[in-house]
Amino acid sequence: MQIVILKNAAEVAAYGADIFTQQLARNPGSVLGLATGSTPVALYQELIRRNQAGTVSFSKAKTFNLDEYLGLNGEHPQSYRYFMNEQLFNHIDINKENTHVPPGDAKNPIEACKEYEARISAAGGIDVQLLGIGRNGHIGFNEPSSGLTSRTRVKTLTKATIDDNARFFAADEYQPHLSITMGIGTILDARKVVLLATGENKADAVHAMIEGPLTAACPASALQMHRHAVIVLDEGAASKLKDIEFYKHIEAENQKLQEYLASL
Ligand SMILES: N[C@@H]1[C@@H](O)[C@H](O)[C@@H](COP(=O)(O)O)O[C@@H]1O
Repeated sequence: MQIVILKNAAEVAAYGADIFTQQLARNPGSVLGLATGSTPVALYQELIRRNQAGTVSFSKAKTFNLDEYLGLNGEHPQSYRYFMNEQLFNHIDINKENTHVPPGDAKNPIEACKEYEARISAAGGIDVQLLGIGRNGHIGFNEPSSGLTSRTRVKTLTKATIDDNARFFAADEYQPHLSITMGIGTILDARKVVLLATGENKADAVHAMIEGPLTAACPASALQMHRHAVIVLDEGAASKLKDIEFYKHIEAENQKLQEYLASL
């Protein structure tokens, strides 16, 4: 795992935006894995700004989102399809037909999960997958106890996740308890994974993900098995890491190595 510790959420967003900008510069037809939640919003705003300034283009890109609430269609304001349109797709030069979010209104959700996997494969797999982390260590909607090699499937949400996400729903509004989510195995298949976490309320989950054992009790710990996982944290999210000075030292050495390689 590459662990990058930055001062604040704005720096985390800019760092994440740089990764996507560089990926699209290298390959304009990249397949991007995207995420919802409040954490990636600042990154999306930065990508919109860069797209409108002409420094990055999504015109040939394809996207696959991690997850969706089961029971909400894309017009529902709390659906993740709606979120992605509002927060990113409506403001950039992407062809909406190239954007994919699991269908929350699928008649047969089990078949829809298989189709989603098939679409990812047909696109050639995901080049860069963006992730947030839940306070209980979930990635996508892979809640604790999720199989570490799981594929896209229907998952039941924990009470903790339902409570955490209740802030997005009105008091009398129906809040789904089920989701369709890429599996942990699906996520691990991405060629690169970038997880962003900001704020002290993520510090326990971040500690478990990086310094705890590989365990289904903390689904994000599966990233310990990934060949190219970049964990981008602000000081708050990093505050419970035991070896924080070592991680900062490694990153400084890594920077020097990159500068040397660029000078060759
Ligand atoms: N399914 C999403 C996750 O993909 C996201 O990482 C998590 C954290 O969200 P936030 O960034 O708002 O803390 O929330 C939801 O449960």
